[in-house]
Amino acid sequence: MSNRQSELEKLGWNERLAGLAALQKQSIETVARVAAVDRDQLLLLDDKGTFRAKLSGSYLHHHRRPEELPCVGDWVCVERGVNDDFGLIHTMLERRTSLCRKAVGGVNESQMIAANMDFVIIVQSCHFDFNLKRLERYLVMVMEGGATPYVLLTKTDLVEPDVLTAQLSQIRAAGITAPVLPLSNVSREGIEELKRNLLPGMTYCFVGSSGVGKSTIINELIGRGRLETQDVSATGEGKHTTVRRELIRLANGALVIDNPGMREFGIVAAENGIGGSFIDINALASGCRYRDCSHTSEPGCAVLEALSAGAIDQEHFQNYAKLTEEAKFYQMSHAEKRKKDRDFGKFIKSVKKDMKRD
Ligand SMILES: Nc1nc2c(ncn2[C@@H]2O[C@H](COP(=O)(O)OP(=O)(O)OP(=O)(O)O)[C@@H](O)[C@H]2O)c(=O)[nH]1
Ligand SMILES: [Zn+2]
Repeated sequence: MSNRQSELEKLGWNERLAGLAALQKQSIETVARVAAVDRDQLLLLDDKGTFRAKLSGSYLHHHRRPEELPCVGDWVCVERGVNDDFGLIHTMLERRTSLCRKAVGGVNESQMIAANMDFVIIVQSCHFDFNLKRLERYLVMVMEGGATPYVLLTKTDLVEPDVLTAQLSQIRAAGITAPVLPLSNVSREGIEELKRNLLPGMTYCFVGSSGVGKSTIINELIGRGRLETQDVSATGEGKHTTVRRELIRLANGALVIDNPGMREFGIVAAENGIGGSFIDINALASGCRYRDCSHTSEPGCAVLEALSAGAIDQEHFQNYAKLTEEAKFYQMSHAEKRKKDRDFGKFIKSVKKDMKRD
């Protein structure tokens, strides 16, 4: 095994990616992982460290949808000039997993947040922030993107033990089977267990509301004072802007994606992801008379029967119904969404005309 290969494996490189690169006729010499993105500038990471790159004109020409652009965690094939400071990205290797959100301000477009993570660590504080519905939404989003969810309930030092116990039983009662770890940065409950659970070569992405303690946890994992989060600063006459690295390798070899832009995190749900956190409802659904039962009014619907018998929780079911609706919307093609917008535009125009006539 070449030295470069073993070094890349420490960044998450594997046989699947090697196969994809080979299919594109790209040598291992060209591959690198995206450590951060800052507008049109990408910070890449390979066995020799970080370097800057841009997308080639041809790549931009052929990939116009936002989700086709590389994000932190992606693997790309890049051409590096001899003394040229920017690498040129020609190819992005297909993602195994991803995490996306609604674009800020955009209605239909989704935006990639991170790619190729093995686990997404959903962080909620058990003090004020705890919200079962939001947790379910995060779980749906994570599973839709193909990664494995892991839940942290932080700030356990601020609540009485019975509050935490009640939250944990609410989580289980909702059919959520993901691991849940109570943690406190103050009492240090759960910190060592979290560290033990982070495996070398695996990529972890942290998500959660602002203020729940993500940065504190990540700083703890990095170990304060280490240089790993150091910015790659400007060189020469300030030709480059500073790009803060978001993909960090911990001392134990685990890779962590720390996302600064999580504040406007929207939830993009899709049907595939629903299975995981609504196992109970899905299991019942297999007993419905019709295979495509929508569990709204059909005869022989096992889900509605369970609901009226009180075997499933009303609120849990409503959550399921809402997410299924959202999933349908996000699965509509772009054209369908455009048509919907156009029809709405026409409708507005006709209403205006009618108003003038009166
Ligand atoms: N009591 C208590 N406070 C905590 C704990 N963890 C973090 N905090 C405090 O909560 C505040 C927010 O913590 P951060 O780590 O900045 O939270 P964050 O999730 O990174 O927030 P953003 O950076 O805004 O996304 C800080 O004042 C921390 O000191 C904890 O376990 N217990
Ligand atoms: Zn049904």
